[in-house]
Amino acid sequence: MARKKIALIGAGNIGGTLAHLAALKGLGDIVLFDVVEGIPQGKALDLSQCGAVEGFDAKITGSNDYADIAGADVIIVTAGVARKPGMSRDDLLGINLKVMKAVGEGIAANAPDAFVICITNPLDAMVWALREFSGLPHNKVVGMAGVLDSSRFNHFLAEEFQVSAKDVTSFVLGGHGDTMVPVIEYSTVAGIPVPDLIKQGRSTQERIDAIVQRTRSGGGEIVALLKTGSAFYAPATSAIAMAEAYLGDKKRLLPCAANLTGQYGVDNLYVGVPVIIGKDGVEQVIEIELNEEAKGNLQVSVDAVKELLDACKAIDPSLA
Ligand SMILES: NC(=O)C1=CN([C@@H]2O[C@H](COP(=O)(O)OP(=O)(O)OC[C@H]3O[C@@H](n4cnc5c(N)ncnc54)[C@H](O)[C@@H]3O)[C@@H](O)[C@H]2O)C=CC1
Ligand SMILES: O=C([O-])CC(=O)C(=O)O
Repeated sequence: MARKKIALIGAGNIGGTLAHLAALKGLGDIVLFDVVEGIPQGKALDLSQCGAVEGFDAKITGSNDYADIAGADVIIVTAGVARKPGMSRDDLLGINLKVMKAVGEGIAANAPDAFVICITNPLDAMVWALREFSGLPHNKVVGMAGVLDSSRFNHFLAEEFQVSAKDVTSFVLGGHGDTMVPVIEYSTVAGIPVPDLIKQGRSTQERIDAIVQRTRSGGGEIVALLKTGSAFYAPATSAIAMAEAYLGDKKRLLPCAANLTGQYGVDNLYVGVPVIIGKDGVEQVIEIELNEEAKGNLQVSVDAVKELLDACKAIDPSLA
């Protein structure tokens, strides 16, 4: 059987980490693409030289030519710019929208059958725009944010309850911004709902509320520490989990930015919801019962994403 091909558009911090993880996990041969000459080639050579130590034999190449992504099974897009302290993700919209146009056209022309995972921020607007520019089916274009945000929430909850993060599950829904919606009612430690753990006196509502807030500003906390860019290890790990779900037809139920067609009362917009990922890409959007507070919070988040889509349409009328 032919090896799978993984194309990474953007060979920066996340792109390089994605390539490393994909090679270590044996997902397939890897093409790192970037507009900057030398960066993808240099990273590809460096990563290839891990193979003899790690025992992997993936072919890793760097390129500045979209023709080299031809036939890719999975494409992960991180092309664009990351924020610096003092900026919001939304401040990246103007510059990254132009990047999404180039990337969408490159994918459409060279790898229209790929499963495309977008990471570039502001995520919900960029994945929507990338889908529009590429013209690929909606089920084959998905955004990564919820896996990362839930993983952050799980990490903080694991610290709070002093348990392994492996035993914590949660859903963070909505847009990947300050309005994201960590849902406490669906957060558990080995199946025990967090509200029950609060009742047992293992934490307090105030402490959990502070964790929700820390999760919401989890990206900004790292930006403030790094000063030169944003998080990249956990974002890369999260996207690789989504790629593995597709390549292995795993039917994983993950929170991802998916196109909604009426679910949650939302139409024609990408936002974070639980989805099943398998060989057909986003195979199902799962609707979960939300209490009134979570419903209201999700609506606020959806409205924030809508505003970003309007901003995209104002910048590029071809999207209107
Ligand atoms: N969705 C999420 O949860 C997360 C999203 N992000 C976002 O991911 C993006 C990438 O982050 P990093 O890898 O840290 O940034 P980075 O700056 O290290 O890498 C971005 C790369 O994109 C390249 N690039 C720029 N324009 C391009 C184009 N037209 N075509 C191809 N490549 C192009 C740059 O040369 C650079 O190598 C940012 O927008 C960041 O905000 C970051 C973390 C989490
Ligand atoms: O905060 C940022 O700019 C990067 C990001 O989306 C995250 O780490 O969640």
